[in-house]
Amino acid sequence: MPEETTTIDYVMEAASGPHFSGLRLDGLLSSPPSASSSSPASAASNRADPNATKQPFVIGVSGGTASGKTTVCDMIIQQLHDHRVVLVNQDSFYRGLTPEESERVHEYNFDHPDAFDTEQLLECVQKLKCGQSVQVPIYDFKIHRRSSDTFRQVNASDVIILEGILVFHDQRVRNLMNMKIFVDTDADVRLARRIRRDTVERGRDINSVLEMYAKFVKPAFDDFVHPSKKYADVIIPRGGDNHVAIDLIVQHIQTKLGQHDLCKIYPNMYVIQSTFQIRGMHTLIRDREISKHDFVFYSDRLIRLVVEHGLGHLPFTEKQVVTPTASVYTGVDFCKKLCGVSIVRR
Ligand SMILES: Nc1ncnc2c1ncn2[C@@H]1O[C@H](COP(=O)(O)OP(=O)(O)O)[C@@H](O)[C@H]1O
Ligand SMILES: Nc1ccn([C@@H]2O[C@H](COP(=O)(O)O)[C@@H](O)[C@H]2O)c(=O)n1
Repeated sequence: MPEETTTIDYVMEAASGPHFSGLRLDGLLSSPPSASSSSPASAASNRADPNATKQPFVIGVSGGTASGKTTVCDMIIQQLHDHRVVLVNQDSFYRGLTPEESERVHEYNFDHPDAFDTEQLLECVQKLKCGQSVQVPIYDFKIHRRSSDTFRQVNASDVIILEGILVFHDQRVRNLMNMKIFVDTDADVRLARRIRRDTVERGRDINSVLEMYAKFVKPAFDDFVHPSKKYADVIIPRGGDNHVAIDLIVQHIQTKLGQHDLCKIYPNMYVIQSTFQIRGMHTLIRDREISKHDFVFYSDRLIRLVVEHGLGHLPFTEKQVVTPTASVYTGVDFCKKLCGVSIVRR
């Protein structure tokens, strides 16, 4: 077999093993929705069951307007960079307005549950849960309308985050979630942020923001958003400022994703800490457009990283050396009679 093919096989094998971005979690992500997901029985079912079908972990993130939902989601996504995570915004499913509604847009209540096409949202999350890709509409807050011809393609993932003011309102949507988070930020802080955001990013003037807030946003918060807080598994006070809460949530998600379970099954397994550089190289070698030269180059770099990490786990003995400045340095030396075996699978 030509040497090049051997390298490719080896890299692909390494990439589908425990190395992060190629981590195969088949059978580990089948936890049922949150009503039972924290029970010992479901914890047991999260362990490697070869017959279980892989299902993404669905997280709902709700809270009042400008509470920091998107910010919290971004922080969770950043910390889960070892996994495939997608964010779906409920805002994308705002209904289009009729010509009459458009003419009197200031009288339209965008904070009422009926403002959303919940059937379409439901279908979208159900498909993602089954591992299918979906086309998510793109909503423009400036013109109160979806783009008619462009969509965002959202692919199957390990984690789906569904974010929006009313994602806990409909029971069918709630039932799809494995974990529900409510971002709880004081109303005055939210109003201040909303004024700034809507004037800077959404093309509004202060008067219209305040008018809309008093007429629709606050009443709808009291009638629909706040009552849905009771469905939350976790409430995060102060949103994105609450790093402790976000760390704990990420830890929980990682446990549910089975990373720790893998280490329990193979106690001597060491999982290399992923970085964006490593993830970038994994992306490159998976790209069908990559040149042969680059494939070999980045594969070799990844292999080298594995070998270097492996060397760090070999047995050593203490060794003292004398430096050129005649001081004694106490270091280590690899044990004698070590034998490295490179296993190549065809
Ligand atoms: N902890 C924070 N401190 C300061 N500004 C924040 C904080 N969290 C969010 N913001 C700002 O407030 C606005 C709304 O935040 P965002 O996360 O988009 O809220 P939501 O998704 O709930 O509407 C944004 O302009 C964001 O930059
Ligand atoms: N055309 C629209 C549609 C919705 N809104 C407001 O957006 C808020 C929800 O988005 P957040 O990012 O704040 O969660 C909601 O309170 C609507 O009032 C809008 O201003 N214009």
